[in-house]
Amino acid sequence: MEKVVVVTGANSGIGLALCERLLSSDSQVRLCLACRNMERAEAARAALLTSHSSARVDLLHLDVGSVPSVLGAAEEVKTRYSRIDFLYLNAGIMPNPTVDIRAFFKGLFSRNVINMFATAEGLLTQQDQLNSDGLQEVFATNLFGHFLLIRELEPLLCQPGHTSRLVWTSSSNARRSAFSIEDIQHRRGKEPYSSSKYASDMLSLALNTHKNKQGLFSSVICPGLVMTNLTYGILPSFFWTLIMPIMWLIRIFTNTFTLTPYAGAEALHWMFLQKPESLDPRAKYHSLTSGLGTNYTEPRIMDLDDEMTEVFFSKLLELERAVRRNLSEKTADSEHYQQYINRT
Ligand SMILES: NC(=O)C1=CN([C@@H]2O[C@H](COP(=O)(O)OP(=O)(O)OC[C@H]3O[C@@H](n4cnc5c(N)ncnc54)[C@H](OP(=O)(O)O)[C@@H]3O)[C@@H](O)[C@H]2O)C=CC1
Ligand SMILES: CC(C)CCC[C@@H](C)[C@H]1CC[C@H]2C3=CC[C@H]4[C@H](C)C(=O)CC[C@]4(C)[C@H]3CC[C@]12C
Repeated sequence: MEKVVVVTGANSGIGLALCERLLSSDSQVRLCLACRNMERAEAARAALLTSHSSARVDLLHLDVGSVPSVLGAAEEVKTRYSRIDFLYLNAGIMPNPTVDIRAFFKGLFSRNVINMFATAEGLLTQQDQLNSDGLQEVFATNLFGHFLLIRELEPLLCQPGHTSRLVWTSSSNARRSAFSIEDIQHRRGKEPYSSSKYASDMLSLALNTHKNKQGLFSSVICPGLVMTNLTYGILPSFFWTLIMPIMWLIRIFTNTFTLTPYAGAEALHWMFLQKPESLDPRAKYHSLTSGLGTNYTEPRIMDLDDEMTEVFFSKLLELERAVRRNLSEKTADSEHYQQYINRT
């Protein structure tokens, strides 16, 4: 039977590598590439069809960082498909990153060096901004847009007698100390990326608590450190060229340096092959690469607090109501405006 797989942020990096791997391993897959830039989406589709000429690859316009776009895309999905088997919540951004060079060199000569390379703890900050919906951009893109998409697609995701799966591309950079339940959008801090990824870990757990009975299962993965547009954006390109041999050397000593999008997509692809009942809702599944270059997936228990997770879930539902109210007021305003224009 055909398996409908929707992937957000599918036009490059880990998302595109996942699509390639899914098509190579299962001829029943019907892919839907959900992307904000249709030119790049077309290019990704063309690349996939070059190696899999008979594959079914659909495109969907989705800017996950914009509420109206998410609502429009969800409507489109509901007209196209009767159910969704897998929804990969993969699109993500890390805008205006800064590396703390002093902390890097300090960490380099400390016992924490492996952990520093694996998680970038204490190394990275970002500058966030408000988007057109009045939300913090990183929170809106990495988390809230995906949450709204899930909420909108519940009729396709929660069907009697059928199991649907959500897979979040989280990160080992997700840290509880970067997240504040009083400031879920991370308006005041300097680590919006880490905060948004920790938020996705909590949301996945909450979705399992609330939706497993309806046949919806959620998992989180970390792709490891992968060289993609996101990572290339962190340092000037000449710098990456300089340190690239060192990165490949480090790969021998730490299994979290997956480096290629193919290897980074390991856990995402592995998820596709697992029965949901066999997965631990409190674990993050890591793509890892051994010194000899073998890719594998390993679970690690996440640092989650049940009470905070539930409060966070309620806050998201509250924010969803506020955002919808705001949107309908805006629509009503523009209707009044249109009526006024028509009268004059
Ligand atoms: N690379 C790494 O080392 C790691 C990456 N990750 C996560 O992996 C995921 C994929 O990133 P990666 O492949 O590395 O980087 P890429 O930048 O290659 O991929 C990110 C994808 O997300 C898309 N995207 C960004 N913003 C939006 C938006 N508003 N609406 C729709 N799509 C959007 C991008 O589209 P466009 O081309 O239009 O920008 C792109 O297709 C992210 O969630 C990232 O946080 C996690 C841990 C490590
Ligand atoms: C100052 C230079 C000499 C060297 C700087 C190296 C850093 C730019 C990188 C070292 C560790 C890297 C990262 C680790 C974890 C990744 C995480 C899992 C993720 O989600 C996104 C990318 C990472 C934060 C990544 C980014 C580059 C490093 C900080």
